[in-house]
Formats: sequence, C-alpha cells, structure tokens
Amino acid sequence: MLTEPSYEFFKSKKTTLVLAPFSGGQGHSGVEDGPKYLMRHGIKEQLEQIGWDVKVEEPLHGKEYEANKKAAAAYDFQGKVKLPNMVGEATQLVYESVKRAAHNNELPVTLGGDHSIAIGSVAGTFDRYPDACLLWIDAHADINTPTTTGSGNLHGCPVSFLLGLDSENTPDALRWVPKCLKPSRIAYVGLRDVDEGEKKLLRDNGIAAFSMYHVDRFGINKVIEMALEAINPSGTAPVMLSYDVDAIDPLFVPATGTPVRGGLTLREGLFIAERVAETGKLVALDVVECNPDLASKELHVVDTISTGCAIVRCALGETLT
Ligand SMILES: NC(=[NH2+])NCCC[C@H](N)C(=O)O
Ligand SMILES: [Mn+2]
Ligand SMILES: [Mn+2]
Repeated sequence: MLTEPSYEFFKSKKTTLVLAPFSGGQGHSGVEDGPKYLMRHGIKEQLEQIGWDVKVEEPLHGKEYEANKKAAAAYDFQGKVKLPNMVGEATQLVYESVKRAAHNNELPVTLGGDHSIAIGSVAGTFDRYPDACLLWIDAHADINTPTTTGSGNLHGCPVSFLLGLDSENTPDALRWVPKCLKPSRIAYVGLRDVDEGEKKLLRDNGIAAFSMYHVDRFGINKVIEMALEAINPSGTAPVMLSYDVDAIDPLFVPATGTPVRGGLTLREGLFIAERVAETGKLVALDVVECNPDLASKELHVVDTISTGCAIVRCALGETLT
C-alpha cells in the first residue's frame, strides 16, 4: 500500500516553478536555456494534468548573465573561484523566490540552470523547514570548497557553502548563504566522478554517499532506503530532492555539461523521484544541468528535456495518482 502524502501543500497541490536560467556556475553556454526548453516541453501543463495548481516565477528575469559572462570573467573572480559575484547575486534571487514559495506552503520546483543555483533553492527551503534533509542525486558530489576546487566552477561547490565548510575562504558575495545544512542531513545517490579533495570532505564529515557501485551491489530500492534512513531515521522529516540530470547515464541524458558514463538507467533515475514522492515528505525539488546546446542531434535534446520533465512529474506524484 502506498503511503498517503502528508504535507499541507501536497493536499492542496500548489507548486511554484522557479525558473533559474543561470550558467555562471560553469563554463558552457546553453544550460541557461534549460528552463525555457522544459517549459516548452509542457512541464506546467503536465503538472496541471495531474492536479497541481502551478505558478511560475522568474527571479532572474532581465538579468542577461550568460551575455555578461565573458566580460565578467576578467574581474569577477576570487582566488580560484570563478564568477563569485554573479553566482552570489543570482543564487540570492533564487533564494528569495524559493523561500517565499515555501513559506506560502507551495512546493518550490527550481528549474536550472547549472547546479550552483541549489545554493539558493536549498537555503530557501531550509529557511521554511530547518529540520529538512537533502537527497543530492548526481554523478558529482559538488562539495568542493574555494580551496579544494580544481576547476573554480561554482556548480562544483554548492554543498560546501550550505554546510559552511572552509568559511574563512568564502567569497564575499556568498557570505549571505546561511549554513543551514548539517553533514548528517545530506545523502548522495549516483556518484561516480568525485574529486580527491571531495572524497576526503565526505569521509571527514561522515556524509552518506552512495555511488554507482552501491546501486549495482544493493539495487536502487535498497540504496534509497539506506539513504533516507541515514538522513531521516525517524521518517518524519521534510525531504528536499536536488536532482542533477547527469546522475542518469548519458545514454538517456546526453545534453548535459559534465556527462559521466556508467550512470543510473532511466528507470532507476525516475524510481528515485517516485520513491521520494511516495514518502509524502517532499518539500522542494531542483532539476538542473539540462543543456540543450550540448546535444549533437535533435533527438538528444528531446531525450534530455523529456527526462527532466519526467523527474518533476514523478517527484510530484504522477505514478501515485
Ligand atoms: N554540477 C555539476 N555538474 N558539477 C560538476 C563538478 C565537476 C568537478 N567536481 C568540479 O568541481 O568542477
Ligand atoms: Mn553532476
Ligand atoms: Mn551537480
């Protein structure tokens, strides 16, 4: 028997799509078009079809970050970190939107954009639900600090800011970020490309991290049970899902900036979202890193965008309704 969803907004089924067309957390152009493509593919109508009342917010409207990226690169850096001011401003705007939606008992669904925007969406969600836990579905751990990052790309760092790691080296423009996350409250699923410095941070902080090895060894169902048990032992805490589409194998999701082979199957990827929906505890969702520009053929765009939409529908209960 499926668990009855238990949160207020899950009963009222109000959601806000927070469009975050942002690419400043990494080098590729095109990831800022993710929200546009997801919307064009009908994500709003698809959610309405399964009974959701859908609002849309565009906190970055008129910002032209992508157009300014090249020029900004010359002055907007701090140590190794690229575009801290741009990322700091954009994520704060996302934060305000997500926070407002969450306090309004609407389910914020943040559509990226690169994964740096989770700085805003996670912080906004935890402002409303301080006891929440976070499932981070990704090929990457995104826990680099300003010191450990090799690339300097902030989409590889959001978790470290939310945890408050290496805070003495936090770029000024990111000092607003509340240290809202505890290491015991985040678990990863799908990892397969983790930097050496990140592995040490995961170990030293005792963070629950399930790689593709664990998915093969135990199966996806058991892995999610273990991940939820690690971060939400009572089963009563609110759950946020931050979903980088590169967790799923590039065979199914080719149009993404940092693809890594050997990932989740499409069904494993959707099952995670379905299983989280079934808990009835979902309070916020991100779907990030869809980059239509990186497709080598039109079919790859469709594969990637339709998977992004399916993740959202599954997390919002399509399979259960
Ligand atoms: N959100 C992502 N796709 N992150 C990829 C990060 C890759 C690498 N670990 C870095 O820090 O640059
Ligand atoms: Mn990733
Ligand atoms: Mn990521």
